[in-house]
Amino acid sequence: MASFAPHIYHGPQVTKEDLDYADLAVIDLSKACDVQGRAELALQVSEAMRTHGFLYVVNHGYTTTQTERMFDIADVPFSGVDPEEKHVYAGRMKEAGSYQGYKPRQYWHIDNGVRDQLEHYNINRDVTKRQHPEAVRPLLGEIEAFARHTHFNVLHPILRLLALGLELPEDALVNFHGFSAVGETYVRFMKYYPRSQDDEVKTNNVWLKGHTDFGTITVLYSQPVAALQILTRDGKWKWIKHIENALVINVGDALEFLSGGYYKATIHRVVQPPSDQQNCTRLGLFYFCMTDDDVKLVPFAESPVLKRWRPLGVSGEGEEPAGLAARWGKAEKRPNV
Ligand SMILES: O=C(O)CCC(=O)C(=O)O
Ligand SMILES: [Fe+2]
Repeated sequence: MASFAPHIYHGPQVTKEDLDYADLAVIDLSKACDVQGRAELALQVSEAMRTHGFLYVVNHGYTTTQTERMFDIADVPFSGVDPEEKHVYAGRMKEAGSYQGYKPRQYWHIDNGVRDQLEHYNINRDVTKRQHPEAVRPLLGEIEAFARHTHFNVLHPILRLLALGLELPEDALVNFHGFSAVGETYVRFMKYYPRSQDDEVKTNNVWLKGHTDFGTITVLYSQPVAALQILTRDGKWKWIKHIENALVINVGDALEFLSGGYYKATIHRVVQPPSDQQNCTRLGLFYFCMTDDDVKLVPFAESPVLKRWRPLGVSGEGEEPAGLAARWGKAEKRPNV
């Protein structure tokens, strides 16, 4: 059996460059434990998700050491598995739309004949759904615990705050995101590799094109290499700043549908890091959240907030066919921005 010698993840140094950062709200999730705290946080979350569509979460219950351990684990599918074995566990995103297994490097076209230089390894939160490379197998228990933590201690609390922001019963969105239900919510490990100067020029330094995520929310564990940018409402690209042991959470298309456009899926992209980080690989740790497969992606017509917001009607009827969540998740959606 493959062994995995634990080491503490020493990510690259935080950039010293003075970048134009987005000014995002920081949500202290430890305050969500009582009704009063949740009411206050719901106002902040709602405001953040209507303006930037992105926010930070701190005090989510994982220690820095636990997060570092997960970054160590996140690197294993890339540095601990040889190319032949990666091929065996390749995902079939384009054919089946399934986000499980490897997305190999150079899978997507970026611009002017240049292809991407990033790998994913995607694992459904039910880690037994597929087989995994030998080096990953001893880590599945920890990966599942990580999925559970993010699901119950991050996703569900945030969904409660988003539901409160619509003046809905607290569990209105939680009920659409069962951990054991049939659905696509998954863990993603991601690794970006530095590119040639020629590729940088031909793509105008874009590593991953502007897009919105297709799920309800995406949870990104903050890491030190600056490269993620969001497109603000006034049309400017702003950088996301690294905050140690924080999470960056954003709205995806499915939540935009469910809220009738009240919460906005924000376009974001990944670009070449600043000069003091340009030789670094960039490791990502994510939890991509979708509704259960049987959820109909129609707006909550009963939300008093939506009624007031759009008095002429968020009808909630006949707008999206049943099961769209499942099929939507199978579309490869990377608009050209
Ligand atoms: O690597 C990042 O920071 C963001 C990646 C991303 O937007 C995605 O995988 O959808
Ligand atoms: Fe994204």
